[in-house]
Amino acid sequence: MHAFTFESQPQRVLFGAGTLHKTAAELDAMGVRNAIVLCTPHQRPQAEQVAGLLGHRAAGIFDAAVMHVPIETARAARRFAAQYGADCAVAIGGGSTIGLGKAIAFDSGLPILAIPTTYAGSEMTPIYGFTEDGIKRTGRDPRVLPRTVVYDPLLSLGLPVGLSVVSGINAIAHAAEGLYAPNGNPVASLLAEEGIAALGRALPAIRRAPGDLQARADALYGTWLCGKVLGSVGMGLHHKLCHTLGGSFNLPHAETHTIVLPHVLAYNAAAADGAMQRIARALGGTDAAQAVFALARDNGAPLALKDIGLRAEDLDRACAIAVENEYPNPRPVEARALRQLLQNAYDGVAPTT
Ligand SMILES: NC(=O)c1ccc[n+]([C@@H]2O[C@H](COP(=O)([O-])OP(=O)(O)OC[C@H]3O[C@@H](n4cnc5c(N)ncnc54)[C@H](O)[C@@H]3O)[C@@H](O)[C@H]2O)c1
Ligand SMILES: O=C(O)CCC(=O)CC(=O)O
Repeated sequence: MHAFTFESQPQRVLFGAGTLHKTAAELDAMGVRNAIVLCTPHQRPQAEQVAGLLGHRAAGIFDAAVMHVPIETARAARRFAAQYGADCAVAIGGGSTIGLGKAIAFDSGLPILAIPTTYAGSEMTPIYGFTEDGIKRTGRDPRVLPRTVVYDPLLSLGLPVGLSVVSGINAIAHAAEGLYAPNGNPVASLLAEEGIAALGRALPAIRRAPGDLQARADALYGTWLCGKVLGSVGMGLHHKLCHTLGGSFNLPHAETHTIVLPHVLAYNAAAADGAMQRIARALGGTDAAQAVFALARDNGAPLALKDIGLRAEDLDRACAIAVENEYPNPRPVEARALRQLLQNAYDGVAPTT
């Protein structure tokens, strides 16, 4: 075993059906008196339910979270928090809402209590992202790591099947890249393999029966583990490519991850054999890229970037933006090969090495 560093990140996690009802007690334990509740416009009813449970601890609801955290939305949320004298941000929703909480915390150090309702995994990471002037920038800061996370599978029962599948594959991407990250370690790899396996079981079960509470719990458990991997080790070509496609072309986040991941795994296959074997094993397959592609295809996910809003004329610019900055990846990022990868993802063909 090679030498490695493992850093524990302080978080309190409540897991299980009905744990939402413990949120007020959690805020009391944190000494919070004046929390704002964050959500998307679509999830306003869930935010109102949370505010009701918080009673006098809830100062107001900010319901304008959107994907990729545009800097203007981040500024509006920061003003809202200051105006209400908030001492905590309670984020109920997916990565967009938790990302908005992070935008406030990054600026003010406000603690976050996250109540995830998708499988994006942002609640487990000290990673933030903002989009400004068409470019998405990400970074790490311990201040944005949610202090407490409430995983209540009852809240994801209403997550549509299509979104559940792509969101779960977004989580799998975190673990997959963690398995070949240069700062990876045996502990993160254990979490990654277990997380991928849990999601690999849960997503087909959710597709068969969206109201299957056990499958929803499995998916959240997998999300937790995969998110933890992203939060503790690095990311590579796959995440950077998805940030380019999301931030500069406004493609939907989880769908983009789902389409791109098999192609990046094929690109990296020869340079990260051990990681590929673990991904394939977790999904019960023999080839990592094909197993992820099959998970998406067999569960009705989109397979082609052209079907989620990318235009053929965007491919060259996407490739140019993605090669602009250097980032760790097991196989060097080379423009011509990357352009072919993007073409394959655009067309929706099966991944090729
Ligand atoms: N910083 C990180 O570590 C990290 C990790 C993963 C994703 N992200 C970010 O998160 C964002 C994407 O998050 P996402 O994929 O979770 O999507 P999202 O948060 O945008 O949610 C997608 C849609 O689903 C709705 N929704 C969420 N939960 C629901 C539920 N249970 N029932 C019904 N509708 C529900 C939302 O209101 C929204 O309209 C991106 O901006 C991405 O960059 C960040
Ligand atoms: O937008 C962010 O907050 C960063 C997103 C991230 O690193 C994980 C992902 O792309 O799913």
